[in-house]
Amino acid sequence: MGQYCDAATMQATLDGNDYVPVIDLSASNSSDSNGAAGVVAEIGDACEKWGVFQVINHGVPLELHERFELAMKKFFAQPLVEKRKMRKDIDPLNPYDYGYEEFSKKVEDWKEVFDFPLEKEMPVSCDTNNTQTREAIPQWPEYPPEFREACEAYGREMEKLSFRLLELISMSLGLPKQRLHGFFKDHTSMGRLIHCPPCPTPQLALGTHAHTDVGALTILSQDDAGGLEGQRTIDGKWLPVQFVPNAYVINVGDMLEVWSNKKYVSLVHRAKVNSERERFSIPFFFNPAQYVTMEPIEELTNEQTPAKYRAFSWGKYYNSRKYGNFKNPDMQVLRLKHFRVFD
Ligand SMILES: O=C(O)CCC(=O)C(=O)O
Ligand SMILES: [Fe+2]
Repeated sequence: MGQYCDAATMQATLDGNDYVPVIDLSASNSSDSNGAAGVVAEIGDACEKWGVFQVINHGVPLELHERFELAMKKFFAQPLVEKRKMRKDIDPLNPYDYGYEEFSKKVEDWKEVFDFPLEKEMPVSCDTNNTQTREAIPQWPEYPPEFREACEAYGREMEKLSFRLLELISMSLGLPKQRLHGFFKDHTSMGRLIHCPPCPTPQLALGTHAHTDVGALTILSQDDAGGLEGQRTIDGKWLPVQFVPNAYVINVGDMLEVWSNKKYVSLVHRAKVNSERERFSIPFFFNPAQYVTMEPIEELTNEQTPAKYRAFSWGKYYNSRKYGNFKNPDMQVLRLKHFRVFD
């Protein structure tokens, strides 16, 4: 994940209160229950006030991460003609290949992406009302030869870390450790490799336009080119997510907002580009099973705090966000506000 560079040094001039919280996960493993309780409290605080935090000592082996990053860079360094062989729009139902991804924001981002699956099932249709699934048949590039294995190994580490974070987050909401696990039995998670080439007019473009992530949480690895920014929950202030070596950035996603009955709010975030250098970013989206019905967790609602969302289908929500893009302008893109209960 590289060393500090100018972008990070610039970020270091931020007011200390504007640093995205960095949480050391090693204490959550310890037999010392005070250590674990401390981590749970830090995570709860960060989810509530920020919607984003970074984790260090997360248990993902550094060599595995570095091997994966190298394979990604080799893939993106190929001529466009090679990468285009993997294009998404050859098969609109195959969500796991090379393309440029705007993910329902209906604008183009300054980037190229490669999506890789962890999910075993995928939608059978672009029709939002059809939430049936079929077995996912991912496409993998031939070059570099280690690419597939590196992505799969990384995906498995991300899955492990996601479940660990899910437990800590459940506890931070006062729920049993495994209360949210059932929603992820056949989870539809995926990884995304992002490459933003240097941009001649960075003031006119974004690597990723402002959006929230649809799933439960996102684990993102950014490089030292920086550029990632989040809108802090507590005051709506846009802040850079400072680069921390060997850390992962964790975003609260839409589904956590619903389950927590809006105690935690999905993070609005974006990424800037710059004219001097390329940037790489690797989000991993931890998504529930396609058939899950989304609604606030019963134990977190009562007469004083009634449910803030009506029940809806995750599969339908996901399909609309995945396929309601700028090539499908007539397709309705579902947002959380469509399910909000206003009093
Ligand atoms: O470009 C980035 O670093 C942000 C990526 C992102 O937020 C996403 O793909 O959902
Ligand atoms: Fe995102």
